[in-house]
Amino acid sequence: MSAVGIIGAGAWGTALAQMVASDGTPAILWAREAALVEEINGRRTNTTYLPSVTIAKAVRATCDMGDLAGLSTILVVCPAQFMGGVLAGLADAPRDLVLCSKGIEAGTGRLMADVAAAAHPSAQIAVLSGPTFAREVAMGLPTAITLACSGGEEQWQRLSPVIARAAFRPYYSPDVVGAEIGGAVKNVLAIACGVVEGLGLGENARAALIARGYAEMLRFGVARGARAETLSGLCGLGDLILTCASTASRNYSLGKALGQGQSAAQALSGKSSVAEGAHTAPVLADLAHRAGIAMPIVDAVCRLLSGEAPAGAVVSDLLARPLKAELADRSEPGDDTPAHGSFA
Ligand SMILES: NC(=O)C1=CN([C@@H]2O[C@H](COP(=O)(O)OP(=O)(O)OC[C@H]3O[C@@H](n4cnc5c(N)ncnc54)[C@H](O)[C@@H]3O)[C@@H](O)[C@H]2O)C=CC1
Ligand SMILES: O=C(CO)COP(=O)(O)O
Repeated sequence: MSAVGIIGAGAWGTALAQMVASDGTPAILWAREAALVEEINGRRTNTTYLPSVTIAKAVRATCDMGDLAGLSTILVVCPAQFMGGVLAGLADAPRDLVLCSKGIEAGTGRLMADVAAAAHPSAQIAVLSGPTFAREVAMGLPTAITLACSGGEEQWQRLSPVIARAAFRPYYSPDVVGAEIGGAVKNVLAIACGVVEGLGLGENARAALIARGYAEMLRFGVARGARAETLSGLCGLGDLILTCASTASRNYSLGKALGQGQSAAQALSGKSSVAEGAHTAPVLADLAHRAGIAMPIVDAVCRLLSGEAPAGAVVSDLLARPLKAELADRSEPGDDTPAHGSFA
């Protein structure tokens, strides 16, 4: 069995290594923290990022990216803002780089596939994204996920056996942009849904936010070339449903703390884990404004994160917006994008 490389030993990288190793395939897990490498190889635990999981023997951790040289497939699982820097440390490009991070690069507005292609133009890019809490995957619970392949069906034929396991089921998509936008936008919307819980606004309000947030995801995604069907699948709506309803989501938990009156700095202080939505929200809002795409929920999350207004005021402003048609947002002030599909 050919070994698979995984870059990033946070919760998701560790869970993916565990998934890869679940049929005995060797998984080489690169971590930036030397102490974590020792812990994984010695005690078979990752108490910082994925506590209470016993890591399979077929997972070998390393601090040396040189150990990934010659591998055909590498999964990249560092936080989105570090993707460019981390990939610069990878000397040899593999045939397939599978991107598992969810976010948009601040400062440049690049999606992860663009970041990775710039770092390793010879690698073929795929995006693995969907409703996948790391702990459940590490426990071997049934999970389905989108595997979007820039190399189309040929890449899918090559990669799907490397990634599929009995309880881990990838579904093919040719739509890399759609898979990326679904994962990046849902993190921001999960913060908004957490705010609803933090403020005690009720289940109706949360359902409304999910549906209207999904309309924002569609508007932005379709304007950027994503297919609406991709966004209605695992990597869009599927992930939105998962992370907009559970404090197991770091983004949802951040939103809940904001709704309860904490500042973003307070809610994030001392945390070793990443809440990607906090980094994606400002760059996403900026991209949307420049393109004339209305994303009022994303804007509201930005105002909250920056401390511009307290949660109660942000929600009042959302509720005070002019009444409008549900099925087409062409009447949105500043939205001159064409309507795509009945919900857009
Ligand atoms: N945890 C989950 O359930 C899932 C996470 N993801 C995505 O996977 C990506 C990684 O998230 P997690 O594994 O959950 O991370 P985590 O929150 O468990 O751990 C933080 C990670 O950031 C790394 N890090 C911190 N500072 C760094 C630096 N300066 N340079 C490079 N790396 C640095 C740490 O080494 C660690 O790997 C994110 O984009 C997240 O959205 C996707 C699906 C599920
Ligand atoms: O992306 C995830 C599950 O699909 C994990 O969500 P959080 O990063 O909000 O914990």
